[in-house]
Amino acid sequence: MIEVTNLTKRYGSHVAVDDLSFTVRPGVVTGFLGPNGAGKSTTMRVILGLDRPTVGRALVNGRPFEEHRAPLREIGALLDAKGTHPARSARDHLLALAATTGISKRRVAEVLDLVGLSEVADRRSGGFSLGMGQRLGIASALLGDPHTVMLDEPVNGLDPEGILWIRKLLKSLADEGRTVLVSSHLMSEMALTAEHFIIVGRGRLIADMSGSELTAMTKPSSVRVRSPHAGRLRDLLGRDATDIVIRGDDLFDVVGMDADEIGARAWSAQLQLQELTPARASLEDIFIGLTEDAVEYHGATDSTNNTHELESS
Ligand SMILES: Nc1ncnc2c1ncn2[C@@H]1O[C@H](COP(=O)(O)OP(=O)(O)OP(=O)(O)O)[C@@H](O)[C@H]1O
Repeated sequence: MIEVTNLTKRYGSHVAVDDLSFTVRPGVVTGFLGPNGAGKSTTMRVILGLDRPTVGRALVNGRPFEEHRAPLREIGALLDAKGTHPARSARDHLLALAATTGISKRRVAEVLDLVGLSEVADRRSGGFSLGMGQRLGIASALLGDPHTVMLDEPVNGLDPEGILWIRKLLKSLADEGRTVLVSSHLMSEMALTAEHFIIVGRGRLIADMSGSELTAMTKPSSVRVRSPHAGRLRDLLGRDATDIVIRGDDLFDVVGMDADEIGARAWSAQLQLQELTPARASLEDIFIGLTEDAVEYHGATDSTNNTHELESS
């Protein structure tokens, strides 16, 4: 379990984390979400005792990180995948880490196997691809068989196979009853990976809820209608629908009437339909809506295209 209470972190006059409180519970993958610069890494560094809070505190399994006698057995973390010595092999890197914390050589072989690096374990890690580096970072995090696992942007730069692998690994760790906190600014990826979400923007808490609670927050869904008789259909439906939004000559969205009802009315009026599609806000749309005002730097893309990433500068 991770408990963050009234955490504030200032760098000079800049407030990176602003009175943030949340609890990460075992058994589910918790996504830590927010645009670039929202304060996720800073919060994670405080949790790991790498940064001191200005105000507030962070506890790992009931205690500050530095008060644990064997911290690697409490929490395993991946903050910077490039944190290994490039001349060292993956195996030597893990053996050195294991030696300083009383972890067996057998466990090193186990985690190499778990992350799929056994075959390249004796190569210099400096020659590793980004994905292999991420796997090694995750192996280091899991070395102490910790009850709590915290990964900062683990899917950054990974190919689809690597992303799928991390997604499955996180789910299996949570299914074993571990506490799993994973940060990302890739909203679409988190929607697929996590069940619970802590969303931050400009250092502040925006939401702390499950995926279903987030979905329940959405506005009434609309139904997209395409018809060669769009004008007549709009007149017909407009009397009872909450709203009708024209999208094109033959295309419009209906709010406040479900697809069955629209279909039935079009049928009785003998008006042909070419499309009838209920639209529901995706988790990704909800994330983007919630964090819109907290994005420090907007890129040239907008949230209506398929760029599933909040842009920074
Ligand atoms: N050591 C530091 N000194 C000064 N400012 C910092 C420092 N570390 C972080 N910041 C600032 O604090 C804010 C939060 O940064 P942080 O890296 O925690 O955000 P993040 O949510 O992890 O972003 P990203 O997704 O880009 O990693 C940013 O505005 C950042 O510029």
